[in-house]
Amino acid sequence: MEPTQSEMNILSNGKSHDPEGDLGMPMKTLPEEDQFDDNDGGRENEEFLPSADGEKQIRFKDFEGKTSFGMSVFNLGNAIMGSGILGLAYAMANTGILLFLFLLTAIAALSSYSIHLLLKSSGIVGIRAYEELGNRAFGIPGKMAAGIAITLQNIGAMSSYLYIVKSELPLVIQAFLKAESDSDLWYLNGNYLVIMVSASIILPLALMKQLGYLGYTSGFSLSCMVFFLSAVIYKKFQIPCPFDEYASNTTAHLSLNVSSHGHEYNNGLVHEDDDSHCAPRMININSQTAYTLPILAFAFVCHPEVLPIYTELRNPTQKNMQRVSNISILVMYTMYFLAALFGYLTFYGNVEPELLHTYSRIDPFDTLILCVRVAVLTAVTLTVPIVLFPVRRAIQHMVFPTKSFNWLRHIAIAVILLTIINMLVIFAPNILGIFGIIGATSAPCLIFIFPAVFYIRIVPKEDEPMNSVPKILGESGDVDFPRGDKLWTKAALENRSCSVADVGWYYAEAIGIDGAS
Ligand SMILES: NC(=O)C[C@H](N)C(=O)O
Repeated sequence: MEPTQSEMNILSNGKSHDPEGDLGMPMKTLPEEDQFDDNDGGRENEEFLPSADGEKQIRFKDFEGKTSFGMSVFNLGNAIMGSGILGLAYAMANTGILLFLFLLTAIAALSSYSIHLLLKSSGIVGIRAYEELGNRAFGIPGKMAAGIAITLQNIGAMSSYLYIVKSELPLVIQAFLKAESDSDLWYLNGNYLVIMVSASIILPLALMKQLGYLGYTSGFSLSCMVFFLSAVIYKKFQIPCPFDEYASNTTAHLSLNVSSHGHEYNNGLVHEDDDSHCAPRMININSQTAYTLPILAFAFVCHPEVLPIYTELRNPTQKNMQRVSNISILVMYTMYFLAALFGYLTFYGNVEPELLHTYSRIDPFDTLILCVRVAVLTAVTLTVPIVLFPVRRAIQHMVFPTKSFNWLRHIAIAVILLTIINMLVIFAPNILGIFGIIGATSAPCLIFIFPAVFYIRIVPKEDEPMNSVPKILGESGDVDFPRGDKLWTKAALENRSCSVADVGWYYAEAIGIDGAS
C-alpha cells in the first residue's frame, strides 16, 4: 500500500505544511518546539523516496540538495581539518608513535561510528539538525545541551583559527616586507589584520545561504593543508637533530643540543632531557600524555557539520553520507598521522604544542616555512565559514525555533558571531585557555556522548534491548522510507515519536501479514 500524497505531506515530526491538516480530519500537532526549520530556516517539508538503487533517500520539497559527492567530501574534510593538526606532533611526543597510532585509530573509528549513529538517528526520526535530535531524545534540555555544546565548541575552534591569523599574519607580512619587528605600522598589527580578514574574506563566505557553495573554498583550504604536510615531511630530512636554535646563532647561544641531564625550560614547557633525545619513542607516558585525548577529540570534531552537509547532498542517502564521512575521516586520519609523525621525527621531545612555532625557532625567516604559514593561515581562514554555519543554525533553533528563513536574521547572526569572536581574540586572548577546557568537554560530548545517548533514546529500550546486536551496530529501526512516510503518518496522528514497534507494524502491513493494522 503506497502512502497517499496527503500522507506524504506530513512532516516527519508530525507537522503538516497545511495547518489544518491534509487528511481532512482533525490532526494532533506536536508541541511547538518539535518544529524545525530547514536548512534555509524555512519550515521544512520532507519526503522519503527510494532512489534508483532502492536506497532510502530524503528529499525535501522546499529544498533539494545540489552539492556533489566530491564537494561534500571537501566540505566535511575542511570541517575536520583545522588548528587541531598543529597539536598532533606534540601529542605524539607525549605518547610515543605506537600509542599515538592506536589512539588516533581509535578516535577516528569512533568518530566514524558516531557519525553513523547520528545519521541513523536522523534517518529514524527524519530530522536534519543535531540540536533537533537532542530535542527528540530529551526535549528542550537535550536541544539546549546540543545547541550549547555546538556553540561553545565551534566558537572555540573559530577563535583558535582567528588567533592563528592574529599571531601569524603580522610575522608573515613582516618577513616578506623585511620590516623592523618593532615598527608600529598598521599592517603589522594583528588586531587590525584579524578584523580585516574577518570582514573581507570570512564574512562574505559566511553569508552564503548554503554550505554547498563553500565546496571550492574547502577544496582550496585542503590543498593548503596538503602543502603544509608536504613541507613538514620535507623539513624532516632537512633539519638535523639536534637542531640549533635561531636565537643561539644571534644572541646567548641557547642551543637545544642538550648534553647534560636534567630539565630544560623552553617557552614555559619543561622537557625531559635524556640520552635518546634524537631517537623516536614507541610508547611514552608523562604528565602531558593526558592532553592527547582532548587534542585528538578536538582534531576529529566535525559532527555539527555532518547533518547540514547531509541535507545538501545531491543524492542524500544514508549510505552516501556515510561514504562521504568515511572518506573524509580516512583522508584526514592519514594526513594527521603523517603530520604528527614527521613533525615528531623532526624535533622529537622538543616539539611545541603548536608545531609551526617550533620551525620558527630554527629560522623565522625561512621562505618555505613562511609559505607554509601562509598556507595554514589560508586554510584556517577558509574553515571559519564552515564552522560558523552550524552555530548559526543552533542559535536559530534555540532562539527562533518557529521562525522561517530571513536574510536579515541570517546576516545579523553571522555579523554578531564574528564580532564576538573578534573581540575574544583581540581583547581576551587568555580566554582561549578557558575555551581549551570547554573544547575538551564539548568535543567529547559532540563526538561520543550525544550521538550515543540520542541514538539510545530515539530507539527505545523496550523495542530494542540495549545489548541487542542491531542496537550496538546501529542497525536498529532500519526502515525503507516509503514505508517511513506511512509510519510517520501513524506516529503523527498518535502524537508521538516513531518507534521500532511502528516499523514492525508497518512492515507487517506492507507485506500483508493479517491483523497488522
Ligand atoms: N571543527 C572543529 O570543531 C575543530 C576541527 N576538527 C579542528 O581540528 O580544528
